Amino acid sequence: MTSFSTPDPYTYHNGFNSHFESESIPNSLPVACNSPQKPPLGLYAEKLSGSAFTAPRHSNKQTWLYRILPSASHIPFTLQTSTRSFSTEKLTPLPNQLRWDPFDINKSATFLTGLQLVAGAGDIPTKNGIGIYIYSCGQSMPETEAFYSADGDMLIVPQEGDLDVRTELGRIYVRPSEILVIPRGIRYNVALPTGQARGYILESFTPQHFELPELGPIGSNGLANPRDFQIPKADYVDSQETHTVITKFAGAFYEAKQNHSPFDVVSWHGNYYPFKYDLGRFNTIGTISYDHPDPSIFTVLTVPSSLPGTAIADFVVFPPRWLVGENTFRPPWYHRNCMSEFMGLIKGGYDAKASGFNPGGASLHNVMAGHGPDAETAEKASECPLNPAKVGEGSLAFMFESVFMVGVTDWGVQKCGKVQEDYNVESWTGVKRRFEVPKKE
Ligand SMILES: O=C(O)Cc1cc(O)ccc1O
Ligand SMILES: [Fe+2]
Repeated sequence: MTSFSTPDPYTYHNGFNSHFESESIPNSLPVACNSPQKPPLGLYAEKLSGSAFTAPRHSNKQTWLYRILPSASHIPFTLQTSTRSFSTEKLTPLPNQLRWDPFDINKSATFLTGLQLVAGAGDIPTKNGIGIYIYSCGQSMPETEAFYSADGDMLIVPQEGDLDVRTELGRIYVRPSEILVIPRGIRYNVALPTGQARGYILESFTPQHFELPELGPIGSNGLANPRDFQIPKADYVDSQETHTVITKFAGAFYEAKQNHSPFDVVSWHGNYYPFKYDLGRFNTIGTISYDHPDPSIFTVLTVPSSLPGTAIADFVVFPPRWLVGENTFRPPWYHRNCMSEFMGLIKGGYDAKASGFNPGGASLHNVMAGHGPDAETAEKASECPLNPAKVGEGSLAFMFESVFMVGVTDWGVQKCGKVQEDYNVESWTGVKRRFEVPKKE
């Protein structure tokens, strides 16, 4: 478990994918029916579907909300005047390895106004693809503002600063080393209790959601365990002030006014909800004999595609761990992957890179881009004694790995001003030749 410097002020329900009942006022949930003629306390029943009505039971997701007014009670949405658009139409897929210095923190922005699309793939209206974002901000969102993405489920990875998140289903507090998943459609507001904040977001545009990976021969425990996922408890706001609901809809931003709080859900029951997870609880598994295993052993959550074993996106972490492999080149091998690999660093360093990959920065190794340890790391790892060694102490790197060829935005290549022009040259052109043809007798 991570030891955090700020305490979490909230309590949670525990258990990935479980059905929960949550009441902020006792007896505010109807018993044995979802939509009675008169729900308790004069509330309105509203169903929030996270899957098609007819999805198989194991993947069917929905939550019944009991709220002061239905979400439909608002003035129509209008396109926001800012020209910001996060559609995937203008992305440029690049074959070169890319690396970014830590992204600047936009202190005058909120979580929402400071959001930037770096890379992505696919097509939002047909629900196919991913978006990769950086958020950076120094201001809390106004209390009367709520955001939801109609485009997909967002996995938020804080790198700096805590986020105090009010969601329709209750409040969640997340700190660097924890992650937060907000499924499609759920409204939320982000306050910054510790000041400026920065982090990464992976959005999946698919109808599939983030799931725990199969454990196969690992057995019934290991990696991220279901009980460690924390779900907010119902907590409502009763206000008749004017509120603004902002949506990202097919990459464009729209807003609508309403005279009630979007957070007026008094109670709920179901299995479609936001959740958080402390990455320090990850049960890391590795070799105890030889060779470097595939990084799939570090998968926290996966969004499966319809092709078995092939992810729309995996969220993978590289926690502190013991390396004991005998006769083994211990860092990641040199490789080319049919999947794309976007990496970020929450803290510390990463064992495949001696320098240049820093907290708050990122790298992208696209489909079939050759990569692996930089020259210095490779040299050391080929020569060092193979005693048991702890790597990654105080560090936390992660990867969004995707079946998609990922394109980069103008902001990602140009405007952010953080691309390291000589990443490739500095990392790998110094890798030494070692080849020796055997001498003829
Ligand atoms: O490229 C990377 O650094 C990520 C990675 C790590 C690892 O241990 C094996 C394969 C892999 O792509
Ligand atoms: Fe890799």
